[in-house]
Amino acid sequence: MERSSGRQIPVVVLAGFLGSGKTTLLNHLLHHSGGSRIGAVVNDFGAIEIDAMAVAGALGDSTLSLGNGCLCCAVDGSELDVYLERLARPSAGIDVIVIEASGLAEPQEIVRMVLASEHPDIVYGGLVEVVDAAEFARTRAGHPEIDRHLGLADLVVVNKIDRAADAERVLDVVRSLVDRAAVVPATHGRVDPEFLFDCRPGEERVGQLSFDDLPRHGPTDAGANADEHTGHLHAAYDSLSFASAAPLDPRRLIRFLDSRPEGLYRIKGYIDFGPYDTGNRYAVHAVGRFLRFSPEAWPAGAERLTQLVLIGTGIDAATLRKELEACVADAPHPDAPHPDEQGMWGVLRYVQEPDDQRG
Ligand SMILES: Nc1nc2c(ncn2[C@@H]2O[C@H](COP(=O)(O)OP(=O)(O)OP(=O)(O)O)[C@@H](O)[C@H]2O)c(=O)[nH]1
Repeated sequence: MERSSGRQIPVVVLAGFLGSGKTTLLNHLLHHSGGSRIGAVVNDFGAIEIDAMAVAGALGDSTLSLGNGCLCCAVDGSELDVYLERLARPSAGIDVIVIEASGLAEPQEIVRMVLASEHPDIVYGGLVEVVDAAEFARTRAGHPEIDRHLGLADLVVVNKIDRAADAERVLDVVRSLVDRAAVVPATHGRVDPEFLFDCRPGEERVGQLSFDDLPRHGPTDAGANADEHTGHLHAAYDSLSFASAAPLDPRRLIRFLDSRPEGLYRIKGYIDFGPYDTGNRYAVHAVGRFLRFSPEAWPAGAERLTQLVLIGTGIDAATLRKELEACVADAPHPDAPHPDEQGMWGVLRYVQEPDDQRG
């Protein structure tokens, strides 16, 4: 058992449905931490760790990735404990830890794991739920569990206010669902970090969840059966990871994306369009029917790869994989002319002005 260094490091759990803006919010915090050093644990649902790649400083030692599957499905919290221990080492100099849960995680399971941590310097720092204001009604209709998640939160960030047709109504509904949480509207996850770092228990914060308050949901007891996860959000979802060393053809990819099946709710990753843009990779995000590409310079030394994670319900992974394979560009003929400019037009329709993205 670790000896206490006498410091208290709050661990904040950042949860919210697929694509609601958790990674965007985490990046905002990392850039606006006001001198606090934030350690991040990122839990990806898919086998390729797209979120970890998207988090600023992912290559540093203060961001750890717990990939491939919901953390809430771990039978006990020992894996998480190892990560928390690494971040809580005095030499890491970390003041606060944020765990970004996968978009399909059961937040109370992760809260429970943090509360169960035996590390003497770790204290539970609260549950932050991110809501996509533009998709809220649809998400709730499909996933009534969301109401329960909001009821457990200490802070709800109602994000994507810029895209919500009826933001006030969404805020009212969220307020009616929370128990004790503060409800904060936001765009691109821009919230005052103080909101999060203040969510600390152990300082008589009224209403903070305690271990006993948490409804039992799923197996965290040793020996429990994995089938008990059927009530979890992710039970109905499948994910597919796709990687290609050969560049994708932009026209083929747009055709694929424009005809993507209804159940394919979330796509995220990075695309290499090879000769169509040799300087940039294209981050892609689809959330519901929303689609966005963001060109960004290839990081120095990065392998030129396309890496995608697709998450959906009722999707046919084998067919989607074949369709993606068909998006790979044909090997160029040595005498082939330079790629035509128009090839990228379909992609550029979905590129947002950088001004709108600034966090
Ligand atoms: N218009 C708009 N887009 C946003 C906002 N916040 C995030 N986005 C975009 O929404 C998409 C998903 O954001 P992420 O931060 O990756 O969402 P996430 O919750 O981490 O996604 P998962 O890990 O897949 O659950 C990205 O394209 C973001 O740029 C916002 O306030 N407004």
